[in-house]
Amino acid sequence: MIVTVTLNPSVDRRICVPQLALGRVQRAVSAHASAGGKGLNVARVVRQLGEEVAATGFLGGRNGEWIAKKLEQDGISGRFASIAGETRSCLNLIDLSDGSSTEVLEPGPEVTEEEMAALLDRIRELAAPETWMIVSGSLPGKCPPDYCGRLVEIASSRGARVVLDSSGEALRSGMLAGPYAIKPNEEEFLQLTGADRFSEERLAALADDLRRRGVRHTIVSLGSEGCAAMLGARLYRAKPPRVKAVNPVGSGDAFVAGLVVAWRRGADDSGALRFAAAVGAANALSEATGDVRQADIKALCERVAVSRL
Ligand SMILES: Nc1ncnc2c1ncn2[C@@H]1O[C@H](COP(=O)(O)OP(=O)(O)O)[C@@H](O)[C@H]1O
Ligand SMILES: O=P(O)(O)OC[C@H]1O[C@](O)(COP(=O)(O)O)[C@@H](O)[C@@H]1O
Repeated sequence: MIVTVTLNPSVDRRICVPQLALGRVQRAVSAHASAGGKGLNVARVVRQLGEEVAATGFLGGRNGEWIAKKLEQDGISGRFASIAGETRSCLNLIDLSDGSSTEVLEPGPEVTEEEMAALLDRIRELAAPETWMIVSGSLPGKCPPDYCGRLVEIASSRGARVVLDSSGEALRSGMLAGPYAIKPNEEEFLQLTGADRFSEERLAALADDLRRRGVRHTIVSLGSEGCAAMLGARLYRAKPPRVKAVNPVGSGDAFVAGLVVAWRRGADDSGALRFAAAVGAANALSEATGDVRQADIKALCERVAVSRL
């Protein structure tokens, strides 16, 4: 089973304006809402790729109810811990003049000790040797960063293969608990290593260190450049064809969904990276966040260049 963990879900609002002008009143051309926060984007793409998926995390208030309904419509099984606080919403402003996207991410609600304990119980129920557990996104409100580490540790100790896609202290704490794989993007990788630019040498050094702590694979996504990955001790690059992005938000989530689905189906290293890079690029081609079309994936897959370095 594939399970996604979204500690800080969000009602993602996507608003298109003809040309973004800060400090001015402007009228939107279109507005949409989707069930977001990284893990829920992953869950939706996993479902679109034809696999069963369960979603867990914290959910509360009106936004939480709205998200639960959306997930049900999309055939995603909700296994959330309820919270008293209100689930956040996040804004993605798309400037139609140049296609750029500006995101404003709310911090998210406070969660209590009892609510945190209830979610760890859910993780215990869901984590098993046949489980692929994807832990994505930020921590809500004042949730302590080491919570992510505790969660990864519980899931891993029950035999689940945990794939971690987070940032800042949550990534650091989760990473030290020895997940199966991590997938930072370039910015997160630079924060993690203190480097001022990406290099394969830095990636190899980080991955070697992490392998000693039990992290088998380290994959860095690099936007339109694709990704660099240390799968075990082997270094790869995968580069999708350049596409004209319509909305790149959620491409990292789509990439993770593709990677886990490919791994679960038994793909080899280059097959898994090829598929993940194509699914990430397919998301950038769709206006919706965390949304891919089979035809795009098929066409892109054939054009992803994978090399072993
Ligand atoms: N403009 C683009 N053209 C082609 N592929 C893209 C583009 N943007 C993203 N992708 C694909 O999506 C993956 C994840 O994108 P990235 O921007 O690195 O993630 P994140 O959303 O986490 O920042 C990339 O590895 C790549 O395969
Ligand atoms: O949990 P975080 O890190 O605050 O991120 C939340 C936001 O990230 C997104 O999932 C997009 O993430 P990516 O573009 O990195 O895949 C939005 O949909 C969401 O609102």
